[in-house]
Amino acid sequence: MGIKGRKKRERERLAKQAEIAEDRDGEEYDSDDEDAPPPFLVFGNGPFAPPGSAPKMSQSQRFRMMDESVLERYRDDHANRKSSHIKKKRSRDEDEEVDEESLPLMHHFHDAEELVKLSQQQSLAKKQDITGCRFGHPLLGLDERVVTALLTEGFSRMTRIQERVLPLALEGYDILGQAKTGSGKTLAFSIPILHGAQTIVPKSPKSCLALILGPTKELCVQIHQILGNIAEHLNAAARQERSSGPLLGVRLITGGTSVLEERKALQSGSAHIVVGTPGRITDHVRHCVGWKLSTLRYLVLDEADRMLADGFQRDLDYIIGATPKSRQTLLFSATNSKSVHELARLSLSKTPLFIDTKSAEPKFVDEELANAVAPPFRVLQDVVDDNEAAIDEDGVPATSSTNDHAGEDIPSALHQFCALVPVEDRLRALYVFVKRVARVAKAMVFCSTVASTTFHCQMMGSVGFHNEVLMLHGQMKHRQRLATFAAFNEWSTGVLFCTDVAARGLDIPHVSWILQYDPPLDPTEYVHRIGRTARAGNVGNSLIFLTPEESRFIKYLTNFGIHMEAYPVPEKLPRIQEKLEHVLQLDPVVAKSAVIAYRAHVGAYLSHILKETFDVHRIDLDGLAKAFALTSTPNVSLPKTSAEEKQDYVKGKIKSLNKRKGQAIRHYEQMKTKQQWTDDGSFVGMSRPKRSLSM
Ligand SMILES: Nc1ncnc2c1ncn2[C@@H]1O[C@H](COP(=O)(O)OP(=O)(O)OP(=O)(O)O)[C@@H](O)[C@H]1O
Repeated sequence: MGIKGRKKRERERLAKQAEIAEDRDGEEYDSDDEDAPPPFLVFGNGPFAPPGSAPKMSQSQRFRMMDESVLERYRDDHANRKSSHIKKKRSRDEDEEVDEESLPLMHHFHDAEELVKLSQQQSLAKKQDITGCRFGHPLLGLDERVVTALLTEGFSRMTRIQERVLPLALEGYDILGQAKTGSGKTLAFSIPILHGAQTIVPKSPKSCLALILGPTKELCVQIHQILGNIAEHLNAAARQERSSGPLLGVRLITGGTSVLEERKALQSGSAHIVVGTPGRITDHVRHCVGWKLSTLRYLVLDEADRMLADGFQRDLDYIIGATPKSRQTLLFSATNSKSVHELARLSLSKTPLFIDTKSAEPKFVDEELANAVAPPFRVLQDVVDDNEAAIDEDGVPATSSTNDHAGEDIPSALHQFCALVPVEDRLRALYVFVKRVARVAKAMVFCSTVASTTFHCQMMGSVGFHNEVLMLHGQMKHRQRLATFAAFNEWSTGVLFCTDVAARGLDIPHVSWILQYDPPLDPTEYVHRIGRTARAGNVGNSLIFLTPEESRFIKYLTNFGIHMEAYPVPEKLPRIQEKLEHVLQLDPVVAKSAVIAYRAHVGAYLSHILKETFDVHRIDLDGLAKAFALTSTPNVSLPKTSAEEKQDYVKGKIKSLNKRKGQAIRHYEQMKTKQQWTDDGSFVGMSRPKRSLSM
């Protein structure tokens, strides 16, 4: 197909998708939201190039166009099959329908009625959750302009963590804050900064007063957006009050954009609040002449443990070193881990307080540290020591019962399920999930690798969910990542395939399902992944797929207070394996992705920290190949088991002994003196061995 043909097809598809979008608007459970923007288009002209942009095709578009033509070929291919094939297919389709009708999965994937009930529950839960003081409470002493701006943004009352943090943060304490996912931590650290800015900016209009660090671009974009929106109201009010004077500037620094542009903005002094990722900020601290952190008043480290786990320790050390000791530091995370406490010890200076929503009152960080027995998160040395060393009688890695806090960080309106799916059925089970959820709800599917994310998104796109799936991972280009994130935010239904890059802090509206298709690395990551739903008092569901061989991970999570209901796995999944395999035959791009994802899956398994639970030697590799729609099992080199290693050692020893024995015999044969006798039997002497003979 030529480029013109593609463009024509693209235009047709655009029109079709616009129709679908209209239909979908009617189906939304939040249907009274008339202002809701139409769902983004995924492929072709999808989020990577919003509608109306230049027709130039990006690589991803081309790929998706190819997908479209692949689908067409796929359809033609099926249409041209002999009648017997068609009959067979029909009966198979009927089977499929019957199977799916009887799927218990359906019971959990909401239908329209359920969704109405759900939204009622949601508003009730929300009311119960946000019942704190008003932001305008006189005892809080929050700047009135900030209160008004918050009200304009729709925030009138505080959440529990805000109620606890704000009075102390406004007094200038250093704070280590911890609260459930989606409980409003972003405003808890943003409001003190906005309050302080009201007096600091007019006095020092050219200085940077706050630096907020987050682990991912998406999280920084989100924080920047929240602060930016409130700052806009503040600036509008300031313009009305006085005709001149400095306005509050909030600047995003995350890489992927022009360094020079960023430098100019920082040097101009108009960036009073800077939000960024540690890598890029370090770069500017080092090289941006004229931008100094010596005037900094507030330093915020959001999801600090993730920043440490991602290898930003040195950057963080450097940035903290460049800030003045007099700064106020606010450190936040949804999970309470040892690495956060370590960072707290290093970065918090002024009488640091530990504030969470469980304790009766704030504690001093040192006191909290003394009580904290580190859960085995992230710091690999600890993981090995704590997890693998302590195995209970069922062979499940155990934890100290005083430590297992992770479960307490889960919102109560979040329903957690676990499904045991045999390895060879995983892809079909995923298909069922996507089919049931993609057009009625919003879901995120977490995969452990970029390759797995890519393959599963491509595969689901190829089997009919072109308009319902998106992917997000760290190897995408900056622009693509941000566009995808923005698009999924806008969607009312659909599925986002993602890596753990989307696990932290992201506040994507209306996500009602989280599927952990690949297992998380540890309970912390589990909690953060599922925390993308049931936010701010809403209800949500999470589901994790495990194979029966991995089932003791459930018990392991139980040790951390994470309890899941068993998810009824359908006895018969739709018979679509052949259809899935056919996609690979027709589309070399997906076929290549499948092999890469298969190998990456084995690699992820190999590097999983719970080696006993995720034992690479227990994987049924042929079954796993089926889970990637592969008809033959790709080669992978696995490390040897200890038994195999022992066997190899013994074999090697025997081999080398035999070799040496052979050499000795040969040597003896060559060197031995031979007696020589005459025919009549008389001895005539000894022959000497020839020196030239080699041994
Ligand atoms: N006072 C409030 N009133 C109403 N809604 C609020 C309030 N504070 C926060 N929210 C809403 O709650 C949601 C979650 O907030 P936020 O993203 O800050 O949570 P979080 O605790 O940082 O989550 P995570 O741990 O996942 O990063 C957002 O949609 C936000 O708009």
